[in-house]
Amino acid sequence: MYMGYIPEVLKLLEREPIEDTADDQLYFTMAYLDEDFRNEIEMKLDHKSEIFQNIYGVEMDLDLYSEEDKAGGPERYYVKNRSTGTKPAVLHGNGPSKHVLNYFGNYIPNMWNIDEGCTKCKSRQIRLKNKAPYELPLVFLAIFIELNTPFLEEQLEKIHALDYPKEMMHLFIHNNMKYHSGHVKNFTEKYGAEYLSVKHITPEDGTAEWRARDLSLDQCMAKNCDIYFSVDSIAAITNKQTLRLLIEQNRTVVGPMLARNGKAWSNFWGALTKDGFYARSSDYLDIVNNDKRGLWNVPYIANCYMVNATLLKKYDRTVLNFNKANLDPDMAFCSTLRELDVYMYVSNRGDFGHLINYDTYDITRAEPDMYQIFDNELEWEERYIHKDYRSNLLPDHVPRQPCPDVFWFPIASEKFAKALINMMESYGRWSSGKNEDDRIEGGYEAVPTRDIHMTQVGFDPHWIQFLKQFVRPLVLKGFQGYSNHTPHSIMNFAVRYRPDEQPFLKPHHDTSTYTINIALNQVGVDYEGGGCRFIRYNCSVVDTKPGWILIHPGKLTHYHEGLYVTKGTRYIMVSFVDP
Ligand SMILES: O=C(O)CCC(=O)C(=O)O
Ligand SMILES: [Fe+2]
Repeated sequence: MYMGYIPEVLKLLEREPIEDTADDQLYFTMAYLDEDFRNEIEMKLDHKSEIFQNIYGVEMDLDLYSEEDKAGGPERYYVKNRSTGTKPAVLHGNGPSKHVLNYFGNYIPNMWNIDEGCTKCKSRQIRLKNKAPYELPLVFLAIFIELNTPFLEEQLEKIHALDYPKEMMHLFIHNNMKYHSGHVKNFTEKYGAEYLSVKHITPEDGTAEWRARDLSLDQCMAKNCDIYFSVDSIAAITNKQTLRLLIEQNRTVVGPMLARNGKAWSNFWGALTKDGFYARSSDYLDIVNNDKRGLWNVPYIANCYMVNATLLKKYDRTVLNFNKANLDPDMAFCSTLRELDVYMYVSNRGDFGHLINYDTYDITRAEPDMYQIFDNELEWEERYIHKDYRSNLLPDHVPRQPCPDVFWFPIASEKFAKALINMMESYGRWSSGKNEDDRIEGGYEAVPTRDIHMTQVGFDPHWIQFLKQFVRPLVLKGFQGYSNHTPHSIMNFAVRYRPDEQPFLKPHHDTSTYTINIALNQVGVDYEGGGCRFIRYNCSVVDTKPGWILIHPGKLTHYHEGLYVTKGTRYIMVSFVDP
Protein backbone atom coordinates (compact mmCIF):
# COMPACT_ATOMS: atom_id res chain seq x y z
CA MET A 1 0.00 0.00 0.00
CA TYR A 2 1.30 3.41 -0.82
CA MET A 3 0.16 6.86 -1.85
CA GLY A 4 1.87 9.94 -3.28
CA TYR A 5 1.94 12.61 -5.92
CA ILE A 6 1.90 11.31 -9.46
CA PRO A 7 5.40 12.51 -10.56
CA GLU A 8 7.07 10.80 -7.58
CA VAL A 9 4.94 7.69 -7.89
CA LEU A 10 5.90 7.43 -11.57
CA LYS A 11 9.57 7.76 -10.64
CA LEU A 12 9.11 4.98 -8.15
CA LEU A 13 7.44 2.74 -10.67
CA GLU A 14 10.02 3.45 -13.36
CA ARG A 15 13.09 3.08 -11.19
CA GLU A 16 13.94 -0.33 -12.63
CA PRO A 17 12.36 -2.66 -15.18
CA ILE A 18 10.42 -5.47 -13.55
CA GLU A 19 8.72 -8.60 -14.82
CA ASP A 20 5.01 -9.13 -14.26
CA THR A 21 5.79 -12.28 -12.34
CA ALA A 22 8.47 -10.68 -10.13
CA ASP A 23 8.06 -9.89 -6.43
CA ASP A 24 6.57 -6.40 -6.24
CA GLN A 25 7.12 -6.20 -2.49
CA LEU A 26 10.83 -6.75 -3.01
CA TYR A 27 10.85 -4.08 -5.72
CA PHE A 28 9.46 -1.46 -3.34
CA THR A 29 11.73 -2.57 -0.53
CA MET A 30 14.81 -2.17 -2.71
CA ALA A 31 13.67 1.30 -3.76
CA TYR A 32 13.21 2.28 -0.13
CA LEU A 33 16.58 0.92 0.90
CA ASP A 34 18.26 3.03 -1.82
CA GLU A 35 18.85 6.09 0.36
CA ASP A 36 19.58 8.57 -2.45
CA PHE A 37 16.51 7.53 -4.34
CA ARG A 38 14.41 7.58 -1.18
CA ASN A 39 15.51 11.14 -0.41
CA GLU A 40 15.00 12.21 -4.01
CA ILE A 41 11.35 11.31 -4.10
CA GLU A 42 10.83 11.93 -0.35
CA MET A 43 9.76 8.41 0.26
CA LYS A 44 8.59 7.63 3.81
CA LEU A 45 7.52 4.45 5.46
CA ASP A 46 4.32 4.56 7.53
CA HIS A 47 5.88 2.38 10.19
CA LYS A 48 3.47 3.50 12.91
CA SER A 49 0.43 2.76 10.77
CA GLU A 50 -0.74 6.34 10.85
CA ILE A 51 -2.43 5.96 7.47
CA PHE A 52 -2.17 2.31 6.44
CA GLN A 53 -2.80 -0.73 8.58
CA ASN A 54 -1.91 -4.21 7.50
CA ILE A 55 -4.03 -6.51 9.63
CA TYR A 56 -2.20 -9.76 9.09
CA GLY A 57 0.02 -10.67 12.03
CA VAL A 58 -1.09 -7.80 14.29
CA GLU A 59 -4.74 -8.74 14.76
CA MET A 60 -4.25 -8.68 18.51
CA ASP A 61 -3.08 -5.04 18.48
CA LEU A 62 -6.17 -3.75 16.72
CA ASP A 63 -9.26 -2.63 18.58
CA LEU A 64 -12.55 -1.54 17.19
CA TYR A 65 -13.61 1.58 18.99
CA SER A 66 -16.24 4.25 18.59
CA GLU A 67 -16.20 7.98 18.99
CA GLU A 68 -19.05 10.35 19.60
CA ASP A 69 -19.90 12.52 16.64
CA LYS A 70 -19.35 16.15 17.62
CA ALA A 71 -22.11 17.29 15.28
CA GLY A 72 -24.61 15.10 17.15
CA GLY A 73 -24.83 12.34 14.53
CA PRO A 74 -24.43 8.65 15.28
CA GLU A 75 -21.19 7.45 16.84
CA ARG A 76 -18.38 6.60 14.44
CA TYR A 77 -16.29 3.48 14.42
CA TYR A 78 -12.55 3.27 13.91
CA VAL A 79 -9.77 0.82 14.35
CA LYS A 80 -7.12 1.81 16.81
CA ASN A 81 -3.65 0.31 16.87
CA ARG A 82 -2.95 -0.26 20.54
CA SER A 83 0.83 -0.57 20.18
CA THR A 84 1.33 2.64 18.17
CA GLY A 85 -1.67 4.56 19.46
CA THR A 86 -2.65 5.48 15.90
CA LYS A 87 -6.00 5.48 14.13
CA PRO A 88 -5.16 4.25 10.64
CA ALA A 89 -7.41 5.33 7.78
CA VAL A 90 -6.88 2.38 5.45
CA LEU A 91 -7.24 -1.24 6.55
CA HIS A 92 -5.80 -4.10 4.59
CA GLY A 93 -6.69 -7.68 5.40
CA ASN A 94 -5.12 -10.35 3.31
CA GLY A 95 -4.92 -14.11 3.58
CA PRO A 96 -6.00 -15.44 6.94
CA SER A 97 -6.70 -11.96 8.30
CA LYS A 98 -9.61 -11.43 5.93
CA HIS A 99 -12.17 -12.48 8.50
CA VAL A 100 -10.83 -9.80 10.85
CA LEU A 101 -11.31 -7.24 8.09
CA ASN A 102 -14.85 -8.57 7.66
CA TYR A 103 -15.43 -8.13 11.37
CA PHE A 104 -14.34 -4.48 11.20
CA GLY A 105 -16.46 -4.19 8.08
CA ASN A 106 -19.57 -4.86 10.16
CA TYR A 107 -19.04 -1.36 11.63
CA ILE A 108 -16.75 0.54 9.27
CA PRO A 109 -17.50 2.70 7.34
CA ASN A 110 -20.77 3.70 9.04
CA MET A 111 -22.27 0.24 8.68
CA TRP A 112 -23.79 0.07 12.13
CA ASN A 113 -24.60 2.45 14.97
CA ILE A 114 -26.48 2.32 18.25
CA ASP A 115 -29.46 4.42 17.16
CA GLU A 116 -30.19 2.94 13.76
CA GLY A 117 -28.69 -0.52 14.09
CA CYS A 118 -27.35 -1.76 10.80
CA THR A 119 -27.57 0.99 8.26
CA LYS A 120 -26.85 -1.14 5.19
CA CYS A 121 -29.01 -4.19 5.95
CA LYS A 122 -31.73 -3.05 3.60
CA SER A 123 -29.42 -2.61 0.63
CA ARG A 124 -29.74 -5.38 -1.97
CA GLN A 125 -32.87 -6.65 -0.22
CA ILE A 126 -35.58 -8.13 -2.42
CA ARG A 127 -39.30 -8.37 -1.71
CA LEU A 128 -41.39 -11.53 -1.93
CA LYS A 129 -44.63 -9.95 -0.78
CA ASN A 130 -47.45 -10.02 -3.32
CA LYS A 131 -45.70 -12.67 -5.37
CA ALA A 132 -47.80 -15.64 -6.42
CA PRO A 133 -46.46 -18.98 -5.18
CA TYR A 134 -45.16 -19.99 -8.62
CA GLU A 135 -43.17 -16.74 -8.82
CA LEU A 136 -41.28 -17.49 -5.61
CA PRO A 137 -37.80 -18.99 -5.57
CA LEU A 138 -37.76 -22.78 -5.58
CA VAL A 139 -36.51 -23.92 -2.18
CA PHE A 140 -34.65 -27.11 -1.39
CA LEU A 141 -35.25 -27.77 2.31
CA ALA A 142 -32.67 -30.11 3.82
CA ILE A 143 -33.21 -31.32 7.38
CA PHE A 144 -30.40 -33.04 9.25
CA ILE A 145 -30.91 -35.16 12.34
CA GLU A 146 -27.38 -36.02 13.41
CA LEU A 147 -28.01 -36.10 17.16
CA ASN A 148 -30.65 -37.46 19.48
CA THR A 149 -32.66 -34.31 19.87
CA PRO A 150 -35.12 -33.33 22.60
CA PHE A 151 -38.55 -32.32 21.33
CA LEU A 152 -37.74 -33.24 17.74
CA GLU A 153 -41.42 -33.59 16.83
CA GLU A 154 -42.00 -29.95 17.70
CA GLN A 155 -38.97 -28.75 15.73
CA LEU A 156 -40.18 -30.64 12.66
CA GLU A 157 -43.64 -29.13 13.08
CA LYS A 158 -42.11 -25.67 13.27
CA ILE A 159 -40.09 -26.17 10.11
CA HIS A 160 -43.21 -27.32 8.32
CA ALA A 161 -45.13 -24.34 9.70
CA LEU A 162 -42.76 -21.88 7.99
CA ASP A 163 -44.75 -19.49 5.87
CA TYR A 164 -43.76 -20.69 2.40
CA PRO A 165 -45.80 -22.57 -0.21
CA LYS A 166 -44.95 -26.24 -0.04
CA GLU A 167 -45.54 -26.53 -3.78
CA MET A 168 -42.34 -24.50 -4.14
CA MET A 169 -40.33 -26.73 -1.81
CA HIS A 170 -38.47 -29.99 -2.12
CA LEU A 171 -37.94 -31.87 1.12
CA PHE A 172 -34.77 -33.78 1.98
CA ILE A 173 -34.23 -35.44 5.36
CA HIS A 174 -31.12 -37.13 6.58
CA ASN A 175 -31.83 -38.97 9.81
CA ASN A 176 -28.84 -40.57 11.44
CA MET A 177 -30.56 -41.54 14.68
CA LYS A 178 -32.55 -44.75 15.07
CA TYR A 179 -34.32 -43.26 18.07
CA HIS A 180 -35.98 -40.73 15.76
CA SER A 181 -37.04 -43.10 12.97
CA GLY A 182 -40.64 -43.12 14.17
CA HIS A 183 -40.76 -39.35 14.52
CA VAL A 184 -39.50 -38.81 10.99
CA LYS A 185 -41.80 -41.45 9.57
CA ASN A 186 -44.80 -39.81 11.24
CA PHE A 187 -43.69 -36.45 9.89
CA THR A 188 -43.24 -37.55 6.29
CA GLU A 189 -46.50 -39.52 6.35
CA LYS A 190 -48.36 -36.52 7.70
CA TYR A 191 -46.88 -33.79 5.49
CA GLY A 192 -44.69 -35.37 2.79
CA ALA A 193 -47.34 -35.22 0.09
CA GLU A 194 -47.53 -31.42 0.37
CA TYR A 195 -43.97 -31.01 -0.90
CA LEU A 196 -42.80 -31.21 -4.51
CA SER A 197 -40.69 -34.21 -3.63
CA VAL A 198 -39.43 -36.05 -0.54
CA LYS A 199 -36.06 -37.74 -0.15
CA HIS A 200 -35.55 -39.49 3.14
CA ILE A 201 -32.26 -41.09 4.12
CA THR A 202 -32.71 -43.37 7.12
CA PRO A 203 -30.18 -44.51 9.73
CA GLU A 204 -30.21 -47.95 8.10
CA ASP A 205 -28.62 -46.40 4.99
CA GLY A 206 -25.51 -45.70 7.08
CA THR A 207 -24.77 -42.47 5.25
CA ALA A 208 -22.18 -40.28 6.96
CA GLU A 209 -23.22 -36.75 7.76
CA TRP A 210 -20.81 -35.06 5.34
CA ARG A 211 -21.89 -37.37 2.54
CA ALA A 212 -25.56 -36.67 3.19
CA ARG A 213 -24.88 -32.94 3.19
CA ASP A 214 -22.92 -33.19 -0.06
CA LEU A 215 -25.72 -35.25 -1.53
CA SER A 216 -28.28 -32.64 -0.55
CA LEU A 217 -26.34 -29.98 -2.47
CA ASP A 218 -26.31 -32.25 -5.52
CA GLN A 219 -30.01 -32.93 -5.20
CA CYS A 220 -30.72 -29.23 -4.89
CA MET A 221 -28.91 -28.71 -8.19
CA ALA A 222 -30.65 -31.68 -9.82
CA LYS A 223 -34.00 -30.16 -8.83
CA ASN A 224 -32.97 -26.83 -10.28
CA CYS A 225 -33.41 -25.11 -6.95
CA ASP A 226 -32.97 -21.39 -6.40
CA ILE A 227 -32.44 -21.60 -2.66
CA TYR A 228 -30.78 -24.27 -0.56
CA PHE A 229 -32.13 -24.14 3.00
CA SER A 230 -30.39 -26.29 5.58
CA VAL A 231 -31.92 -26.88 9.02
CA ASP A 232 -30.53 -29.09 11.78
CA SER A 233 -32.74 -30.90 14.25
CA ILE A 234 -31.51 -28.69 17.10
CA ALA A 235 -32.74 -25.51 15.40
CA ALA A 236 -36.05 -24.44 16.91
CA ILE A 237 -37.39 -21.92 14.40
CA THR A 238 -40.18 -20.09 16.15
CA ASN A 239 -40.60 -17.27 13.65
CA LYS A 240 -42.71 -18.47 10.73
CA GLN A 241 -41.32 -15.73 8.48
CA THR A 242 -37.72 -16.91 8.89
CA LEU A 243 -37.30 -18.47 5.45
CA ARG A 244 -38.91 -15.54 3.64
CA LEU A 245 -36.85 -13.00 5.57
CA LEU A 246 -33.64 -14.87 4.79
CA ILE A 247 -34.47 -15.03 1.09
CA GLU A 248 -35.42 -11.34 1.10
CA GLN A 249 -32.14 -10.52 2.77
CA ASN A 250 -30.57 -11.68 -0.48
CA ARG A 251 -27.08 -12.69 0.51
CA THR A 252 -25.22 -15.70 -0.84
CA VAL A 253 -25.10 -17.38 2.56
CA VAL A 254 -27.23 -16.15 5.44
CA GLY A 255 -28.73 -17.72 8.54
CA PRO A 256 -30.84 -16.64 11.48
CA MET A 257 -29.03 -16.11 14.78
CA LEU A 258 -30.03 -18.94 17.11
CA ALA A 259 -28.70 -19.43 20.63
CA ARG A 260 -29.46 -21.65 23.56
CA ASN A 261 -31.80 -19.79 25.88
CA GLY A 262 -29.87 -17.67 28.33
CA LYS A 263 -26.58 -19.23 27.20
CA ALA A 264 -23.64 -17.96 25.17
CA TRP A 265 -23.85 -21.04 22.91
CA SER A 266 -25.00 -20.07 19.43
CA ASN A 267 -24.93 -21.09 15.77
CA PHE A 268 -22.20 -18.67 14.68
CA TRP A 269 -18.69 -17.64 15.57
CA GLY A 270 -17.66 -14.02 15.82
CA ALA A 271 -13.97 -14.70 15.30
CA LEU A 272 -11.44 -17.42 14.54
CA THR A 273 -8.27 -18.67 16.13
CA LYS A 274 -5.15 -18.93 13.99
CA ASP A 275 -5.98 -22.59 13.35
CA GLY A 276 -9.49 -21.77 12.23
CA PHE A 277 -11.35 -22.75 15.38
CA TYR A 278 -13.76 -20.87 17.60
CA ALA A 279 -12.76 -17.55 19.07
CA ARG A 280 -14.95 -14.95 20.71
CA SER A 281 -15.21 -11.53 19.08
CA SER A 282 -15.69 -8.54 21.34
CA ASP A 283 -19.24 -8.09 20.07
CA TYR A 284 -20.19 -11.79 20.30
CA LEU A 285 -22.21 -11.61 23.51
CA ASP A 286 -23.94 -8.40 22.46
CA ILE A 287 -25.14 -10.16 19.32
CA VAL A 288 -26.14 -13.37 21.10
CA ASN A 289 -28.09 -11.36 23.69
CA ASN A 290 -29.62 -9.17 20.97
CA ASP A 291 -28.14 -6.07 22.57
CA LYS A 292 -26.81 -5.39 19.10
CA ARG A 293 -29.04 -6.27 16.19
CA GLY A 294 -28.04 -6.45 12.59
CA LEU A 295 -26.68 -8.52 9.76
CA TRP A 296 -23.21 -9.73 10.65
CA ASN A 297 -20.46 -10.95 8.39
CA VAL A 298 -19.05 -13.89 10.37
CA PRO A 299 -16.44 -16.60 9.76
CA TYR A 300 -18.65 -19.53 10.74
CA ILE A 301 -22.35 -20.35 10.72
CA ALA A 302 -24.18 -23.62 11.33
CA ASN A 303 -27.47 -25.32 12.18
CA CYS A 304 -29.69 -23.17 9.99
CA TYR A 305 -28.77 -21.17 6.90
CA MET A 306 -29.70 -20.65 3.29
CA VAL A 307 -27.38 -20.71 0.34
CA ASN A 308 -28.23 -19.04 -2.94
CA ALA A 309 -28.01 -21.65 -5.67
CA THR A 310 -25.89 -19.33 -7.83
CA LEU A 311 -23.03 -20.41 -5.59
CA LEU A 312 -23.83 -24.08 -6.16
CA LYS A 313 -23.82 -23.52 -9.90
CA LYS A 314 -20.33 -22.04 -9.65
CA TYR A 315 -18.66 -24.84 -7.69
CA ASP A 316 -19.21 -28.55 -7.88
CA ARG A 317 -18.65 -31.04 -5.08
CA THR A 318 -14.90 -31.25 -5.69
CA VAL A 319 -14.65 -27.68 -4.41
CA LEU A 320 -17.75 -26.96 -2.36
CA ASN A 321 -18.35 -29.81 0.06
CA PHE A 322 -18.59 -30.84 3.68
CA ASN A 323 -15.59 -33.11 3.83
CA LYS A 324 -12.20 -31.70 4.63
CA ALA A 325 -9.21 -32.60 6.75
CA ASN A 326 -11.01 -34.30 9.64
CA LEU A 327 -13.08 -31.22 10.30
CA ASP A 328 -16.72 -31.42 11.36
CA PRO A 329 -18.88 -31.12 8.26
CA ASP A 330 -20.00 -27.59 9.17
CA MET A 331 -16.47 -26.44 9.89
CA ALA A 332 -15.32 -27.95 6.62
CA PHE A 333 -18.03 -26.14 4.68
CA CYS A 334 -17.39 -22.77 6.34
CA SER A 335 -13.65 -23.13 5.90
CA THR A 336 -14.18 -23.67 2.18
CA LEU A 337 -16.53 -20.69 1.95
CA ARG A 338 -13.89 -18.52 3.60
CA GLU A 339 -11.28 -19.72 1.15
CA LEU A 340 -13.62 -18.92 -1.73
CA ASP A 341 -14.17 -15.43 -0.28
CA VAL A 342 -17.86 -16.12 0.14
CA TYR A 343 -19.27 -14.03 2.96
CA MET A 344 -21.44 -15.74 5.56
CA TYR A 345 -23.98 -13.62 7.35
CA VAL A 346 -25.87 -14.25 10.53
CA SER A 347 -28.92 -12.10 11.14
CA ASN A 348 -30.52 -11.04 14.38
CA ARG A 349 -32.52 -8.25 12.80
CA GLY A 350 -35.52 -10.12 14.15
CA ASP A 351 -36.08 -12.97 16.62
CA PHE A 352 -36.02 -16.22 14.70
CA GLY A 353 -35.79 -18.94 17.32
CA HIS A 354 -33.24 -20.70 19.47
CA LEU A 355 -31.10 -23.80 19.78
CA ILE A 356 -32.17 -26.95 21.54
CA ASN A 357 -29.81 -28.09 24.29
CA TYR A 358 -29.00 -31.79 23.87
CA ASP A 359 -26.34 -32.09 26.63
CA THR A 360 -28.33 -34.16 29.12
CA TYR A 361 -30.70 -35.92 26.71
CA ASP A 362 -30.73 -39.56 27.73
CA ILE A 363 -32.73 -41.79 25.41
CA THR A 364 -32.20 -44.83 27.60
CA ARG A 365 -34.91 -43.40 29.86
CA ALA A 366 -38.60 -43.83 29.24
CA GLU A 367 -39.90 -40.39 28.19
CA PRO A 368 -36.51 -38.67 28.01
CA ASP A 369 -38.10 -35.33 27.10
CA MET A 370 -39.79 -35.18 30.51
CA TYR A 371 -36.31 -34.87 32.02
CA GLN A 372 -35.62 -31.72 29.98
CA ILE A 373 -37.39 -29.27 32.29
CA PHE A 374 -34.07 -27.59 33.14
CA ASP A 375 -32.33 -27.67 29.78
CA ASN A 376 -35.16 -26.92 27.36
CA GLU A 377 -37.61 -24.99 29.46
CA LEU A 378 -39.59 -23.45 26.61
CA GLU A 379 -40.17 -26.73 24.82
CA TRP A 380 -40.93 -28.47 28.07
CA GLU A 381 -43.61 -25.98 28.94
CA GLU A 382 -45.02 -25.99 25.42
CA ARG A 383 -45.43 -29.76 25.42
CA TYR A 384 -46.19 -30.58 29.04
CA ILE A 385 -48.05 -27.65 30.55
CA HIS A 386 -51.81 -27.31 30.07
CA LYS A 387 -52.79 -24.72 27.49
CA ASP A 388 -55.08 -23.05 30.05
CA TYR A 389 -52.45 -22.96 32.78
CA ARG A 390 -51.57 -19.29 32.27
CA SER A 391 -55.18 -18.18 32.65
CA ASN A 392 -55.18 -19.65 36.20
CA LEU A 393 -52.78 -16.87 37.10
CA LEU A 394 -54.78 -13.91 35.81
CA PRO A 395 -55.51 -11.48 38.67
CA ASP A 396 -59.30 -11.79 38.45
CA HIS A 397 -59.34 -15.54 37.92
CA VAL A 398 -61.39 -17.26 40.64
CA PRO A 399 -60.09 -20.79 41.11
CA ARG A 400 -62.52 -23.69 41.09
CA GLN A 401 -63.21 -25.02 44.59
CA PRO A 402 -65.09 -28.33 44.31
CA CYS A 403 -64.92 -28.82 48.09
CA PRO A 404 -64.07 -26.29 50.84
CA ASP A 405 -60.40 -25.28 50.56
CA VAL A 406 -59.82 -27.85 47.85
CA PHE A 407 -58.62 -25.98 44.78
CA TRP A 408 -58.70 -27.34 41.27
CA PHE A 409 -56.67 -26.12 38.29
CA PRO A 410 -55.65 -27.29 34.84
CA ILE A 411 -51.86 -27.59 35.09
CA ALA A 412 -50.40 -30.31 32.88
CA SER A 413 -51.12 -31.48 29.34
CA GLU A 414 -52.39 -34.90 28.38
CA LYS A 415 -48.92 -35.63 27.02
CA PHE A 416 -47.55 -35.01 30.50
CA ALA A 417 -50.09 -37.36 32.07
CA LYS A 418 -49.41 -40.09 29.49
CA ALA A 419 -45.66 -39.64 29.83
CA LEU A 420 -45.78 -39.96 33.62
CA ILE A 421 -47.80 -43.17 33.38
CA ASN A 422 -45.37 -44.52 30.83
CA MET A 423 -42.36 -43.58 33.01
CA MET A 424 -43.89 -45.46 35.92
CA GLU A 425 -45.13 -48.49 34.00
CA SER A 426 -41.79 -48.81 32.16
CA TYR A 427 -40.05 -48.85 35.51
CA GLY A 428 -42.75 -51.22 36.70
CA ARG A 429 -41.74 -51.90 40.30
CA TRP A 430 -44.90 -50.81 42.06
CA SER A 431 -44.74 -51.08 45.85
CA SER A 432 -46.52 -53.91 47.62
CA GLY A 433 -49.05 -51.64 49.33
CA LYS A 434 -47.95 -53.02 52.70
CA ASN A 435 -47.08 -50.94 55.76
CA GLU A 436 -43.41 -51.95 55.63
CA ASP A 437 -41.65 -49.64 53.18
CA ASP A 438 -37.85 -49.40 53.06
CA ARG A 439 -38.00 -46.46 50.66
CA ILE A 440 -39.00 -44.11 53.46
CA GLU A 441 -37.30 -43.01 56.65
CA GLY A 442 -38.44 -45.24 59.54
CA GLY A 443 -39.41 -47.98 57.07
CA TYR A 444 -43.10 -47.78 57.94
CA GLU A 445 -46.03 -46.27 56.02
CA ALA A 446 -49.28 -46.04 57.97
CA VAL A 447 -51.48 -45.54 54.91
CA PRO A 448 -49.69 -47.35 52.13
CA THR A 449 -50.60 -47.06 48.46
CA ARG A 450 -49.39 -49.05 45.47
CA ASP A 451 -46.93 -46.51 44.23
CA ILE A 452 -43.61 -45.59 42.67
CA HIS A 453 -41.59 -42.71 44.08
CA MET A 454 -40.12 -40.05 41.80
CA THR A 455 -36.68 -40.86 43.23
CA GLN A 456 -37.02 -44.39 41.82
CA VAL A 457 -37.24 -43.06 38.26
CA GLY A 458 -34.62 -40.34 38.81
CA PHE A 459 -37.20 -37.60 38.47
CA ASP A 460 -37.05 -35.94 41.89
CA PRO A 461 -35.11 -32.77 40.99
CA HIS A 462 -37.29 -32.27 37.92
CA TRP A 463 -40.43 -32.75 39.96
CA ILE A 464 -39.29 -30.21 42.57
CA GLN A 465 -38.66 -27.78 39.73
CA PHE A 466 -42.18 -28.42 38.47
CA LEU A 467 -43.54 -27.73 41.97
CA LYS A 468 -41.55 -24.54 42.21
CA GLN A 469 -42.28 -23.22 38.76
CA PHE A 470 -45.86 -24.28 38.13
CA VAL A 471 -47.50 -25.49 41.35
CA ARG A 472 -46.39 -22.78 43.73
CA PRO A 473 -48.14 -19.91 41.91
CA LEU A 474 -51.37 -21.91 42.10
CA VAL A 475 -50.95 -22.56 45.82
CA LEU A 476 -50.72 -18.81 46.32
CA LYS A 477 -53.97 -18.43 44.39
CA GLY A 478 -55.78 -20.72 46.80
CA PHE A 479 -53.95 -20.02 50.04
CA GLN A 480 -53.13 -16.34 50.28
CA GLY A 481 -49.72 -15.49 51.62
CA TYR A 482 -48.50 -19.08 51.90
CA SER A 483 -45.49 -20.59 50.23
CA ASN A 484 -43.22 -17.68 49.57
CA HIS A 485 -40.37 -20.14 49.68
CA THR A 486 -39.24 -23.17 47.71
CA PRO A 487 -41.69 -26.05 48.17
CA HIS A 488 -40.17 -28.74 50.32
CA SER A 489 -41.33 -32.17 49.34
CA ILE A 490 -39.77 -35.57 49.96
CA MET A 491 -42.79 -37.74 49.23
CA ASN A 492 -43.54 -37.52 45.51
CA PHE A 493 -45.15 -40.58 44.00
CA ALA A 494 -47.51 -41.99 41.42
CA VAL A 495 -50.35 -44.16 42.71
CA ARG A 496 -52.07 -47.00 40.90
CA TYR A 497 -55.54 -48.21 41.90
CA ARG A 498 -57.02 -51.41 40.47
CA PRO A 499 -59.97 -53.53 41.60
CA ASP A 500 -57.74 -56.62 41.84
CA GLU A 501 -54.75 -54.84 43.39
CA GLN A 502 -55.35 -51.88 45.69
CA PRO A 503 -58.72 -50.39 44.77
CA PHE A 504 -59.03 -47.63 47.44
CA LEU A 505 -57.27 -45.76 50.23
CA LYS A 506 -58.72 -45.65 53.72
CA PRO A 507 -59.41 -42.31 55.49
CA HIS A 508 -56.24 -40.52 56.63
CA HIS A 509 -54.38 -37.27 57.11
CA ASP A 510 -51.30 -36.60 54.94
CA THR A 511 -47.91 -35.63 56.33
CA SER A 512 -48.01 -32.31 54.56
CA THR A 513 -49.04 -28.70 54.87
CA TYR A 514 -50.68 -29.04 51.51
CA THR A 515 -51.08 -32.01 49.24
CA ILE A 516 -51.23 -31.97 45.47
CA ASN A 517 -53.08 -34.66 43.59
CA ILE A 518 -52.86 -34.70 39.78
CA ALA A 519 -55.16 -36.97 37.80
CA LEU A 520 -53.27 -38.84 35.08
CA ASN A 521 -56.05 -40.66 33.27
CA GLN A 522 -59.73 -40.41 32.42
CA VAL A 523 -62.57 -41.58 34.61
CA GLY A 524 -65.32 -43.25 32.58
CA VAL A 525 -62.78 -44.20 29.89
CA ASP A 526 -59.78 -45.73 31.62
CA TYR A 527 -61.49 -46.69 34.87
CA GLU A 528 -64.73 -46.45 36.80
CA GLY A 529 -65.23 -45.29 40.39
CA GLY A 530 -62.32 -43.64 42.18
CA GLY A 531 -61.92 -40.02 43.30
CA CYS A 532 -61.09 -38.31 46.54
CA ARG A 533 -63.56 -37.74 49.39
CA PHE A 534 -63.11 -35.12 52.11
CA ILE A 535 -64.90 -36.61 55.06
CA ARG A 536 -65.40 -33.53 57.29
CA TYR A 537 -67.31 -31.85 54.44
CA ASN A 538 -68.80 -35.02 53.01
CA CYS A 539 -67.61 -33.76 49.68
CA SER A 540 -66.02 -35.80 46.87
CA VAL A 541 -64.16 -34.93 43.68
CA VAL A 542 -64.91 -37.76 41.29
CA ASP A 543 -65.05 -36.13 37.86
CA THR A 544 -61.27 -35.56 37.78
CA LYS A 545 -59.60 -34.74 34.45
CA PRO A 546 -56.11 -35.77 33.27
CA GLY A 547 -53.63 -32.97 33.89
CA TRP A 548 -55.84 -31.24 36.46
CA ILE A 549 -54.44 -30.70 39.93
CA LEU A 550 -56.19 -30.75 43.30
CA ILE A 551 -54.50 -28.72 46.02
CA HIS A 552 -55.76 -29.17 49.57
CA PRO A 553 -54.51 -28.88 53.18
CA GLY A 554 -52.93 -32.17 54.19
CA LYS A 555 -54.20 -32.63 57.69
CA LEU A 556 -56.54 -31.62 60.49
CA THR A 557 -59.44 -30.24 58.42
CA HIS A 558 -58.94 -32.37 55.33
CA TYR A 559 -59.24 -35.91 56.56
CA HIS A 560 -59.75 -37.77 53.26
CA GLU A 561 -59.92 -41.11 51.48
CA GLY A 562 -59.36 -42.55 48.02
CA LEU A 563 -62.64 -43.91 46.69
CA TYR A 564 -63.08 -47.44 45.36
CA VAL A 565 -62.04 -48.13 41.75
CA THR A 566 -64.51 -50.64 40.38
CA LYS A 567 -63.07 -51.20 36.92
CA GLY A 568 -59.85 -50.47 35.00
CA THR A 569 -56.81 -48.64 36.38
CA ARG A 570 -56.71 -45.20 37.98
CA TYR A 571 -53.41 -43.31 38.10
CA ILE A 572 -52.69 -40.18 40.12
CA MET A 573 -49.57 -38.24 41.00
CA VAL A 574 -49.27 -37.07 44.61
CA SER A 575 -46.87 -34.85 46.57
CA PHE A 576 -46.89 -34.07 50.27
CA VAL A 577 -45.52 -30.54 50.30
CA ASP A 578 -43.97 -28.95 53.38
CA PRO A 579 -44.39 -31.94 55.73
O1 LIG B 1 -57.05 -41.35 45.68
C1 LIG B 1 -56.95 -40.16 45.93
O2 LIG B 1 -57.33 -39.27 45.15
C2 LIG B 1 -56.31 -39.73 47.25
C3 LIG B 1 -54.90 -40.17 47.40
C4 LIG B 1 -54.35 -39.78 48.71
O3 LIG B 1 -55.00 -39.27 49.53
C5 LIG B 1 -52.92 -40.06 49.05
O4 LIG B 1 -52.22 -40.68 48.25
O5 LIG B 1 -52.50 -39.65 50.15
FE1 LIG C 1 -53.84 -38.49 51.21
